Amino acid sequence: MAMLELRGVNKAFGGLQATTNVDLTLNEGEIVSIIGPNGAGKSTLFNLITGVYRPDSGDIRFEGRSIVGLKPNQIVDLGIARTFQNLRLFTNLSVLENVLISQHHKLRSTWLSAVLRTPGYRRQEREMHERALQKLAFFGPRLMSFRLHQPVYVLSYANRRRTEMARAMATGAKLLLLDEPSAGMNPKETNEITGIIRRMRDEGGYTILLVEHKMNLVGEISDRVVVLDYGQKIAEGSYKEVVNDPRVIEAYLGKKAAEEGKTADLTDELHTGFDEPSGARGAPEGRVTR
Ligand SMILES: Nc1ncnc2c1ncn2[C@@H]1O[C@H](COP(=O)(O)OP(=O)(O)OP(=O)(O)O)[C@@H](O)[C@H]1O
Repeated sequence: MAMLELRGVNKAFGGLQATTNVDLTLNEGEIVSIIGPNGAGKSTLFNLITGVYRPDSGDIRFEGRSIVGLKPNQIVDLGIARTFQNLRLFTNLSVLENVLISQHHKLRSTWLSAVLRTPGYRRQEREMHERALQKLAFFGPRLMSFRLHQPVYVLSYANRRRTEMARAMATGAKLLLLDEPSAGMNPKETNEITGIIRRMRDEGGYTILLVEHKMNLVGEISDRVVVLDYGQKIAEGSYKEVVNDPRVIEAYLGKKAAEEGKTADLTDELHTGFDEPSGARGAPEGRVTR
């Protein structure tokens, strides 16, 4: 049975069809990347899976059960956690506190047991603390050193991203949705985060769906790559298959490039295509529903 399954998922905003009939399957232990030019619907898909948006039609199943209509916190409870393109951390709290807070939904206590600090309450606190450190340890001294107790507002952008990933892991999730995990990272840091994502799967046992613009990261770790364009899935396969797919080349580089048979490895050019400002291409015919 697939861990996550999307069938015919549609979502429109006013007259704009943000996702059209999207099918997606994710098996346990896979790392799958979603790529596509700006405005292709990648973040919308994450928002649909995590219950921020409800699909207009279609079904989303997690471990065999439909999660359509569940609230985001209920979806976290089932085992799906995410990071955000624009980070959502409590900047006045420390790295450790941010990761501890993400486990609060699991705390089984009453107001009285918290005030009295009963043995049961303290045991749960200890377990949460251990789990937080275990997840933060994936990032090594970047977060585990003196940084553990630093408020998030003093951290670099890259360290904030790492903290968000540790926070998602600590929720107790089995499936992690990572939205541009390497954004704001230099090539050395990107290389490092690529290795960490692989370890999250291999050692942490997580299944991972990621949206990413850096093609070297996508090529390096993806078992499968799904390409969206104007809300539709236009290709799916290995990294090599999709970057050589004429529909993908056309989506990024235009019809001319596709006709010229530019089917070599497009890593650099694809990356350039991603740097277009959001919405730069305008809406194609057929996407606007009214
Ligand atoms: N809440 C919203 N209200 C109206 N339109 C939206 C909303 N969210 C997304 N859209 C539109 O839906 C389309 C898909 O947006 P989405 O953010 O999912 O794309 P994306 O692939 O994540 O883009 P990027 O790579 O720039 O982050 C865009 O045209 C966007 O403007």
